[in-house]
Amino acid sequence: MLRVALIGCGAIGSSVIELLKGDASLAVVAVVVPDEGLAAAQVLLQKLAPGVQVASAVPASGIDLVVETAGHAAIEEHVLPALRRGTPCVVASVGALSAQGLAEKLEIAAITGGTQVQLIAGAIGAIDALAAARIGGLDSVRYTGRKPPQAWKGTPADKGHDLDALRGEVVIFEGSAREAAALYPKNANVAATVSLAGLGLDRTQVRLIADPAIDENVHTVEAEGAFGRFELSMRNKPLAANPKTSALTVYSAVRALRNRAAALAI
Ligand SMILES: NC(=O)C1=CN([C@@H]2O[C@H](COP(=O)(O)OP(=O)(O)OC[C@H]3O[C@@H](n4cnc5c(N)ncnc54)[C@H](O)[C@@H]3O)[C@@H](O)[C@H]2O)C=CC1
Ligand SMILES: O=C([O-])CC(=O)C(=O)O
Repeated sequence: MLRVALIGCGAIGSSVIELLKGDASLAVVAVVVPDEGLAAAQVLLQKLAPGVQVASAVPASGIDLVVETAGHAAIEEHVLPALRRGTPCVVASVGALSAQGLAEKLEIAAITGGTQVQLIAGAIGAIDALAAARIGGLDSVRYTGRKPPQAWKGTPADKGHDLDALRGEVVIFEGSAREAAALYPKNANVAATVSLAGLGLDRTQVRLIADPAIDENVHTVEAEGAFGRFELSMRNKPLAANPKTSALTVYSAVRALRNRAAALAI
């Protein structure tokens, strides 16, 4: 039985706990939230998973696997120390790697601890195909993220647009994956994931769109290279608890955790 520490207990984290209930090979034994969130997390977990330890840091012992579902800041704060101690980590906030030097820090921490950090595909598919295609050489990779206006609330898109009054689609960002992930840390993790699997953070072209005509999070990837070309379009259902986040991200995290425990992984 793998003992899991979950960082973050919001829309993704609480759904992960629900899905892992009763799992014979994995158990969430600790949940890590910021100091100011401890009381609320304790109340939530009393209902959701009584007996789970709530803490403001990953326990230094008794943890076999860490999964981050918290946000960019949690990588420096919790993932790096866990890796240095030798605990393998699964990361959802892939956009954090848009910060200069953070990918290298993660690698060094994992090497120091003799372990591995896994970046999950999250809300996007075909990361396997893209990462394989990169080996033959990629010419261009374009990612478009299209979400309903409410998903862009609390982001820089608020400044230039009245999101409640949009009548048609608006391109709120066009640029590199690195800029997208830094400017939209809760909405452009997929942009970072696509770029890290493909052409890199600076050469991957990204467009982010607020579209009042949709109620799904629509992700499109167009890639071309020596392998040929593909176009992927995903229409993801958002989580009720957070319209920015697709439900698939939860399933992707659970898949990654189950694969860690499974004798046959897919
Ligand atoms: N790879 C992907 O496809 C996707 C990745 N994400 C990432 O997952 C993150 C979480 O998403 P949701 O659960 O929807 O957000 P949420 O806002 O519902 O929950 C975040 C949780 O993390 C906790 N938290 C925040 N900062 C923390 C820190 N420094 N240390 C420990 N806990 C912390 C909060 O208290 C809260 O419990 C997003 O911020 C985003 O970075 C989200 C969607 C897709
Ligand atoms: O969940 C999604 O649809 C994608 C998302 O928020 C992100 O890329 O950060």
